[in-house]
Amino acid sequence: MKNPMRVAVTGAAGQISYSLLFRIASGDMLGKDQPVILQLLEITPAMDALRGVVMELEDCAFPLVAGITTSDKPEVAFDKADVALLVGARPRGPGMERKDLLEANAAIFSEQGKALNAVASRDVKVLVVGNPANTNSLIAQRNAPDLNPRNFTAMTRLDHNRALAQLAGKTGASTTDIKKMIIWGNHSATQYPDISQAMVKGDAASGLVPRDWYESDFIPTVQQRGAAIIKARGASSAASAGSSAVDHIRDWVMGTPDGDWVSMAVPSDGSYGIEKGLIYSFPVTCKGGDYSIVQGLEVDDFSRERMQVTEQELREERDGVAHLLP
Ligand SMILES: NC(=O)C1=CN([C@@H]2O[C@H](COP(=O)(O)OP(=O)(O)OC[C@H]3O[C@@H](n4cnc5c(N)ncnc54)[C@H](O)[C@@H]3O)[C@@H](O)[C@H]2O)C=CC1
Ligand SMILES: O=C([O-])CC(=O)C(=O)O
Repeated sequence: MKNPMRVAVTGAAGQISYSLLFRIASGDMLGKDQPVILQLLEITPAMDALRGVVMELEDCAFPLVAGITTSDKPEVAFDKADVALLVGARPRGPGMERKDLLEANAAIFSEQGKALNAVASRDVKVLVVGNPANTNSLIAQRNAPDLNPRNFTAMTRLDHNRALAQLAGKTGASTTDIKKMIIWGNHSATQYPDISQAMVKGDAASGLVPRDWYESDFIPTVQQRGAAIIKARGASSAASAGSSAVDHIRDWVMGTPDGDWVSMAVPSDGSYGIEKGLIYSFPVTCKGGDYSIVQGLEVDDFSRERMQVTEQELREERDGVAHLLP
């Protein structure tokens, strides 16, 4: 039996966690042979609700759950954490952009970055889900100077999966037939879902769909999918977000398949001319618990322009929270 891994989850009594925790506990994220200790963080007024979630986790009798702790203190929840899923933050409502949440949510991530710095495993893998995810991840990273900055990431896997689903629907393929999808940039309406490298059953996707559909339907649909779900459901996407968080961590820890890649928002190393340090979504491959940005892709003028628009938005978000970036 493997030693248990410690998985910290914030916002553990919220919507996303209500799906995510059960997927982690069943082994979907770290493997069916990997025991987990769940270390759950909530704000004080939500501790009762969290107690209810823990009762349900217990009632599932998941064989892989080696322990569950709850706390309203980040230094307790992050203690020796191997994986930290930072989900807890206010969601947006109708008519809001995700960056409208920056003021409400940014302080959470500076506090949690400091706590991770103090008590988490030195190899902790951090995924920020709470919006605006990229900039919140930057805030946490900059407040954790003793941790490897590369270990701070943000979630664009939901956008990646949404793009796979749209292209699969249009081409009559299944999502597993599609390789090499890319989401560039911010998890926001400026993100650039790019099919220029994508293959459907071995054929270039760009040759299978009309250019007009790609530019006027596919790109805006993926960019606006979060808002469409809020409009339809009256609440932001939760189960699909939880599922994509499982995908993000699973692939980071266990690796991506040969011949394919995934999208992760990671600290830019200057690849593709994107300003170093911004938490920007790139195509990445994962191996041995580490990720690498895919190099050498050709970028045409159409793509370059869109990659720069979303980069500029991330710069503006960063500059707006300069007071939280030591
Ligand atoms: N990156 C992505 O693709 C996606 C991100 N999101 C974002 O995820 C976040 C959470 O969404 P939901 O679960 O639907 O919201 P929710 O409101 O149902 O749950 C959030 C939970 O976080 C808790 N919380 C607030 N401040 C906290 C703190 N300082 N420490 C610990 N817990 C705290 C709240 O008490 C609440 O239980 C939102 O910001 C949402 O916009 C949602 C979907 C996709
Ligand atoms: O749209 C929202 O506010 C929630 C979210 O991030 C998404 O569904 O992609």
